[in-house]
Amino acid sequence: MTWTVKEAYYTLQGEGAQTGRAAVFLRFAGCNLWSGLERDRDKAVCRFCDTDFVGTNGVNGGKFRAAEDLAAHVKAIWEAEAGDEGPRYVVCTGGEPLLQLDAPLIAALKAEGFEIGVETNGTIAAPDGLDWICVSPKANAPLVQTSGSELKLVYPQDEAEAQPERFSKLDFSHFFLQPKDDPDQARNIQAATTYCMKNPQWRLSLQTHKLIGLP
Ligand SMILES: C[S@@+](CC[C@H](N)C(=O)[O-])C[C@H]1O[C@@H](n2cnc3c(N)ncnc32)[C@H](O)[C@@H]1O
Ligand SMILES: Nc1nc2[nH]cc(C(=O)O)c2c(=O)[nH]1
Ligand code: SF4
Ligand SMILES: [Mg+2]
Repeated sequence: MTWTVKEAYYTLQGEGAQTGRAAVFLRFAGCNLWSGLERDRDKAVCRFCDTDFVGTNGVNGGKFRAAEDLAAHVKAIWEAEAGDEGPRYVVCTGGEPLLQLDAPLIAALKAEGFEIGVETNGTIAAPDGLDWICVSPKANAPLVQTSGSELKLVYPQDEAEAQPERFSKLDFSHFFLQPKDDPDQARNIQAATTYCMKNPQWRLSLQTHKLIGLP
């Protein structure tokens, strides 16, 4: 297995129940719901993506042929900013991280002392050994991973199958609506706010890193 990493950097988790927690974001290249090329966006399954996950040209990006090498890379990024302080936390994202995050890499990250979080679209079953699973379902994509720590739904999505009611009985500890960042963002925030106030099981997840200029 070769792991293809778009970028990796130290920041604060901006979304969901772990908002504000320091973490290394490990962004894998590639996704199963969009090529990542703008010319393909209109015909992709997932069309609202806010992320460039193509290639290896981001900060600390590259190809890694050994799990231990990638784990050492993540550890070096942590230690450059936080030294020996912990708890060490890595958030695996992308792109779709579950295309690449496997048992050897999980073991190697754990051996470096990391808690491991993942941000996934839920179309691929999560491997064992993860400490935090955030599932963000997408309309027109199969939902395979139906349990986890938090379900974070980008809102609104027009399709009937992507309404919050479809997910509210699933086996998650936290339920979030995250306003879609697009040209209608102000309206999307209002709609998500209204929904959460009418349906208190759901909480609002703002993308706080974008508010304060963090990556
Ligand atoms: C870029 S995705 C990568 C992880 C995975 N592919 C997924 O979709 O969950 C990270 C998070 O950003 C969310 N997201 C993507 N585009 C967004 C947008 N335009 N507005 C709000 N959230 C967005 C996703 O739903 C997901 O929760
Ligand atoms: N700070 C920060 N928090 C995030 N939470 C989820 C993100 C993602 O793109 O997966 C993200 C991100 O890109 N940056
Ligand atoms: S599934 Fe995630 S990474 Fe893939 S296109 Fe959608 S938001 Fe972006
Ligand atoms: Mg992001």
